[in-house]
Amino acid sequence: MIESYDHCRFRSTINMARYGFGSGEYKYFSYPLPPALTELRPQAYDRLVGLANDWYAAMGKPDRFPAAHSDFLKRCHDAGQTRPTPLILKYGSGDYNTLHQDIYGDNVFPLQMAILLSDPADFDGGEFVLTEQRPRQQSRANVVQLAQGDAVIFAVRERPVRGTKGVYRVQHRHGVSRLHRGSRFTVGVIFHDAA
Ligand SMILES: O=C(O)CCC(=O)C(=O)O
Ligand SMILES: [Fe+2]
Repeated sequence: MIESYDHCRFRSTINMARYGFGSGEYKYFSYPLPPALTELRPQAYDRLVGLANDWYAAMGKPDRFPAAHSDFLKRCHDAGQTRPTPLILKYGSGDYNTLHQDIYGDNVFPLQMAILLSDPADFDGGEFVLTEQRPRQQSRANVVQLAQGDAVIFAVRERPVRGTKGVYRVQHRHGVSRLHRGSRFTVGVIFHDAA
């Protein structure tokens, strides 16, 4: 998969510094996705769609997600979100990814996945950071330690948490802390497509 960085077909390459997204580079795959992602994306969706619908019910949102990823993608495409969002990211020494949310239109699947392709021995720093902000509170940062090949599944924008006074929404953002040495590659799997 790391080798695909230089050999695959991509729809666009983003220099993160140019857009103020941090430092490093990422590329969005074009359709058809590489075989591993063509398989993984709907399979992971199958495992997550129940939780996504439970979250929406708990947050009092009326929308529900269809059982099959192909039906959700059709919904995205009909709404003009036709461009594929799976991506591969490359960080070198000094690079980082500022805290953000991967929202590309009105259709947003509330969970996403990032997979560490590199061996953690090959870099220092470069930690996956997930912040959560409860209503009227400051943000709390979580660092997720990943082994090579591990995936982290996290909230794109918000998730429901049950408190003593009912359910409230926790806001999330994610990013990557600065690399101090080496190189780090990840694959990001976002389930909605982009406008
Ligand atoms: O490189 C990472 O660990 C995070 C990449 C990212 O922002 C994403 O997959 O959406
Ligand atoms: Fe992201």
